[in-house]
Amino acid sequence: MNNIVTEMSGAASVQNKPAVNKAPIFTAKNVDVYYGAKQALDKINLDIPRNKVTSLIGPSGCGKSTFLRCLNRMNDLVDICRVEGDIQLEGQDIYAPEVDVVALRQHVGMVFQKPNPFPKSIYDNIAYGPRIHGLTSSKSELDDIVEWSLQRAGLWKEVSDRLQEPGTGLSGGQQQRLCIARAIAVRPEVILMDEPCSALDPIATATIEELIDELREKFTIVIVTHSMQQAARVSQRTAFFHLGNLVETGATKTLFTSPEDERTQNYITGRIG
Ligand SMILES: Nc1ncnc2c1ncn2[C@@H]1O[C@H](COP(=O)(O)OP(=O)(O)OP(=O)(O)O)[C@@H](O)[C@H]1O
Repeated sequence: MNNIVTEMSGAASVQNKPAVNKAPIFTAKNVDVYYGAKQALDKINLDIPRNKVTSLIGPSGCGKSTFLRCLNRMNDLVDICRVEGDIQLEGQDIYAPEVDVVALRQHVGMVFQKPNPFPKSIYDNIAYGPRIHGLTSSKSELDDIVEWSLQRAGLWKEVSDRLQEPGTGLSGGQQQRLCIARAIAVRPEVILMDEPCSALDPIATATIEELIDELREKFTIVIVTHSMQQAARVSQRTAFFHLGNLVETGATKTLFTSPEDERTQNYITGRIG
């Protein structure tokens, strides 16, 4: 990986990725998170495998989003939030004081629950990140990134003839794909998705789920979802959280068919949550 301590070119990092690298992209060890005096996560140990989709599931308030937000230091934006323990991205401590958080968030992008396009044109929504990170040196390179990102997000055909129109004029599902295109435009290695389909109808949800499956060829995805069906459809690994604890993690199929812990069993059969 390019160094998150210094300036880097994300474009190279994806293209130069070795064909097979079995080491986890993220390792989290003994992660505790507090909001003021209240502890939200307790000694979380979780590896995130690369080029796979990992789902974080569990009842409301169990800490899924809190853990997700630890992975690109979004919790830094919450004054009362304190993160302890060790989280490494490609072997680098992302909480080390010398880490450039802007560079970290280029490597670890995020897609939110509600589509949140900038009040700008479709083109500028995508071009914004590459411009501020200095990833291109010419207009034609920027045009290529915009097209590549929209292609990968499965939106190009629908918007190629109206790139100068506002992103906010698209449908909800299209807006979410625009946000995914915006996230991948800066060539992150990891994309964090916090309930990306919860504001979408079933057809738009199915489109995003197909997209997630395609994206894992190039990116690692961590998704928080309330839907066990969605976790089963899109992810290869699943982690089950309960009351701030990571109860169980494993291959999605195994976790849903033969969970080891009674709390997981109760959750997947609808007895808790
Ligand atoms: N900004 C905040 N300030 C104070 N407490 C917070 C904050 N964000 C989350 N919490 C608390 O931390 C705990 C975990 O919340 P979190 O949002 O991570 O859970 P979650 O599993 O993602 O829930 P949900 O599925 O409802 O989104 C909850 O008790 C919540 O109230």
